[in-house]
Amino acid sequence: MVVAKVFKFEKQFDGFPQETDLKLVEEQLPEIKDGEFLAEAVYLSVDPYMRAYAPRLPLGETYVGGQVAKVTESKNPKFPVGKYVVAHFGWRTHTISDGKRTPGWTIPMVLPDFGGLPASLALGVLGMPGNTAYFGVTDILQPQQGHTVAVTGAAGAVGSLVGQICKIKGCKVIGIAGSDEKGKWLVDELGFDSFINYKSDDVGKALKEAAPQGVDRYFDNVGGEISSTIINQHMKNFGRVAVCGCISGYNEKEPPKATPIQKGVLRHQLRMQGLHSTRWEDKWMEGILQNKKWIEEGRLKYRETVTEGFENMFKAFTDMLRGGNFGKAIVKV
Ligand SMILES: NC(=O)C1=CN([C@@H]2O[C@H](COP(=O)(O)OP(=O)(O)OC[C@H]3O[C@@H](n4cnc5c(N)ncnc54)[C@H](OP(=O)(O)O)[C@@H]3O)[C@@H](O)[C@H]2O)C=CC1
Ligand SMILES: C/C=C/C(C)=O
Repeated sequence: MVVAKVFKFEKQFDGFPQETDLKLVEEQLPEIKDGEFLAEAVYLSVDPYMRAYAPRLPLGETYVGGQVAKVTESKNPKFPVGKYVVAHFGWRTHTISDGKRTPGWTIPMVLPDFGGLPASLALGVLGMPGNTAYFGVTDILQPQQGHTVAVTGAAGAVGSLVGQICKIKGCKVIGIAGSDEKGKWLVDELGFDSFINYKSDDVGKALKEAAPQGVDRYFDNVGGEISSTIINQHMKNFGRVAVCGCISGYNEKEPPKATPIQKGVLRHQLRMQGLHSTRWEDKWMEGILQNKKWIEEGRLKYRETVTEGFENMFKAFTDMLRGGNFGKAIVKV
C-alpha cells in the first residue's frame, strides 16, 4: 500500500500565506487500474501563480503545482516504469494518473531527452517559466537589435531568462530586482548591462541614468507603481510592453493602488499585451529545444534555488514570494 503525503488547501489566504492555510495529510492510494500509472515526485515547483490563482482554487483539494515525478508502477504503455514525467499533480509525493489532463492545467508529459541536463529543469528553463520567457520575448515583446529593454522580476525564473534572451537578440538590457546581490549576478554572470534595486534605488531616476533615451521594450513581471513609473515616464514612442505578471499585488489584502498608466500608453502610443504561457501549448517543444540549444552553446545560463524536503514546500513557496530565490525556486523531495 502506497501512502502519499499531500498538502491540502485548508483556508483561503488572507494577505501573505500562513502555514495554517495549508494542511499536510497522508492518503492511502489504491492499486492502479488499467490505463493508470503511479508516479513518485522527485522535484516540485513553487511559483507565483500558486498565490495569484488562490482566490479561485477550491478549498479541501490538493494544492496546485507542477512536479517532475518518476513512474514507479504502470498499466499505461505511454508512461513506462522508470520514465520521468512533468505533470500538474499538485503538492503531493505520490500520484495515480491516467495520463489525461487535469482540467485547466497542462497534460502529463514524459520528459523529452535533455541530453544530460538535470530533469529538474523541466520546471524551469526547460519548462513553463522558460517558455514564458522564450515566447514572451519572441512573440510578444519582439525586441529588435539595438533596442533598450527593461525587465522587472529580473533575477527570477522568468525574468533572468527574458534578459538573457534579449541579450541574445542584440539588446541593451536593464534588470530591476530586489537586492544588490541579485544585481551582481545579473550583470557579472548573466551579462545584463545594468541593474536597479527597486528596494533601495529611486527607480525613475536610476532608469533615466541607465536609459537616457528611453526604453523600447518593457517585460513586466511585477505590475504596481514600478510599472506605472516605467510606462508613464520612460517608454519611447511606439514601444511595447509585455504584461506577464503582477506579483507586487498578489499578497495584498486590498486591490493594490498604482498611478494610472493610460496617459503613458496614449502619449507614447504603446502596444501593451498580456500573455499566458498556455497560449503556446501547440508549439511548446520549440521553446524547450531553443532554450536547451542556447544552454548547450553557453548563451543561456540558469540557476535553481533548491529547498530540500517535501515537508518544506510551504517554506520554499513563501521564501520565493519574499524574494529569497535566484532563478527558479524548486523543492527536492
Ligand atoms: N503569464 C504567465 O504565463 C506567467 C506569468 N508569471 C508571472 O511572472 C512573474 C515572475 O514569475 P517567476 O519568474 O516564476 O517568479 P520569480 O522566480 O521571479 O519569483 C518571484 C519574485 O518576485 C519578486 N517579488 C516579490 N514581491 C515583489 C514585489 N512586491 N515587487 C517586485 N518584485 C517582487 C521577488 O524577487 P525580488 O527579490 O526581485 O523582489 C521574487 O523572487 C510573476 O508575476 C508570475 O506571476 C510566471 C510564469 C508564467
Ligand atoms: C502560468 C502563470 C501565470 C501567472 C500569473 O503567474
